[in-house]
Amino acid sequence: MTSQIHTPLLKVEDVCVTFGYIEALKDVSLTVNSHEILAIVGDNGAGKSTLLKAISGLQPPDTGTFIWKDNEVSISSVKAANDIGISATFQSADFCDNLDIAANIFLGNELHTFFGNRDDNTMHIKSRKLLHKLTSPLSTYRSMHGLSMGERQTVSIARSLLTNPELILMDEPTASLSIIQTAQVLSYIKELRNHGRTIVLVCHNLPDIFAIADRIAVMRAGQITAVHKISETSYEQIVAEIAGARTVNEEFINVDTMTVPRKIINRYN
Ligand SMILES: Nc1ncnc2c1ncn2[C@@H]1O[C@H](COP(=O)(O)OP(=O)(O)OP(=O)(O)O)[C@@H](O)[C@H]1O
Repeated sequence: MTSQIHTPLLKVEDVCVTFGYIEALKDVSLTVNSHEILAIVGDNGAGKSTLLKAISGLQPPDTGTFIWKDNEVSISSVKAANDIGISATFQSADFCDNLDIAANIFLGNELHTFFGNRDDNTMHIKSRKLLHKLTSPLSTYRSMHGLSMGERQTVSIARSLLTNPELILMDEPTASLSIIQTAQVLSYIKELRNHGRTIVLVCHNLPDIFAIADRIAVMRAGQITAVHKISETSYEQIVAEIAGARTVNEEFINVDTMTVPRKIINRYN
């Protein structure tokens, strides 16, 4: 990490997204700093995915402003986001299982030769370079069919690098992965940050977040309710804030190794 970590890369200001009568995002403001891993946490339905979609151009906000490197920008589509330098990977990444990894990395962005044929050779070379950036040993000739969840996630991350983004948004990058696969994907994410990228990730797994993130933003009912440096907070504080406890000391109970506010336990009893 460098001193650049404190330079704002993207400022999200007063962003609102509604779906009919549902206010998914209510005046959300958040600063993303260069070269950081910023984790967004919150209970189901808190608005995390909608926030990522708004920044990625998938769900342009009803109102609000985006400031990219001190300039106001419009993120009205995925292409507009890509052109600025923002790319995203979502949990439900679409792949064609009958094609190989290189074809899937370039899906929708296929390269062509001077004569108009699909340029498989260059696509393989470039795909290999992208996977190499992640230190992944995957062969670009392997079919997507049969890849493990972790390998698919790796391809998804590689695909997000295609536009050479400065900011990469990741929705649940370690969901459904084994312990080993999770460790691998977390190490890829750190690798990206160490090479100057900025990562915003939505994740439910606090140990994963505490292992790699620099800061953590807590969402609740469509709003950002707290932002902390990881070094200045704790699991207990974050769990309490996700649950909406007023203080960290508000009635806790230990469930195995996890500390959970009693009112959450009561909800399920
Ligand atoms: N396309 C949509 N149409 C209608 N409502 C939506 C849509 N997308 C999201 N919502 C609603 O907006 C709110 C925020 O949803 P969002 O998916 O952003 O939450 P989340 O924090 O990512 O939740 P989870 O952790 O369960 O994925 C929820 O009430 C959700 O039902």
